[in-house]
Amino acid sequence: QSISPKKILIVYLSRTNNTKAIAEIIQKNVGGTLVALELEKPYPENYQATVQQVVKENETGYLPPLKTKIDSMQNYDVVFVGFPTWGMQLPPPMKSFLHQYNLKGKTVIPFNTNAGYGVGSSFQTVKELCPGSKILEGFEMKGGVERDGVYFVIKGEKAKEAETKVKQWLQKIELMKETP
Ligand SMILES: Cc1cc2nc3c(=O)[nH]c(=O)nc-3n(C[C@H](O)[C@H](O)[C@H](O)COP(=O)(O)O)c2cc1C
Repeated sequence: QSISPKKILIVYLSRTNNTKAIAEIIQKNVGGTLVALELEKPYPENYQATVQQVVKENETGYLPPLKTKIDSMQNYDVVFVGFPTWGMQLPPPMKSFLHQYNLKGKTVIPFNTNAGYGVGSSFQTVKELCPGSKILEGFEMKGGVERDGVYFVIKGEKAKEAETKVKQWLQKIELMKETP
């Protein structure tokens, strides 16, 4: 594929850096601009407090305001969106992002890490929030299990495994910079 890296945006939400590690592997292989989603008001440090806050936000449909601003969204043709699974759903900050920016006409590609329970409804919600976009097959793998005190795991052998899996996926969706 010959998509200019200038036209690729990689936006990710990450609390304990697992999804960030996947975002970095993607950038290494396809290029593009890497952007971390940050909130005006960050979630609590405490895991249980965060879980509770997210449950409430999901119930009420609250969209937390983003500190991150994307300049010139019109310049991007491909937008990777990365996030952990939270409460088996798309995390509220990514809902905010997809509500705030119109990705109509662009290719949108989700990627995810989770505690082993999968993506839940998150990929489906990305589809629903990007009605005018072309959505490609997403990527998911097991990351941390914050509930059990397991934080960043995409290092050592697991980082190699992640790199192999991400590359296979990028080839499958035909986004690798060059096919080997
Ligand atoms: C508030 C919250 C809710 C979570 N809910 C789920 C869940 O429903 N299912 C799951 O598999 N993992 C869940 N997790 C675990 C994360 O998805 C997992 O640790 C992921 O790798 C974290 O990514 P990060 O390091 O990029 O933040 C949750 C984590 C947090 C902080």
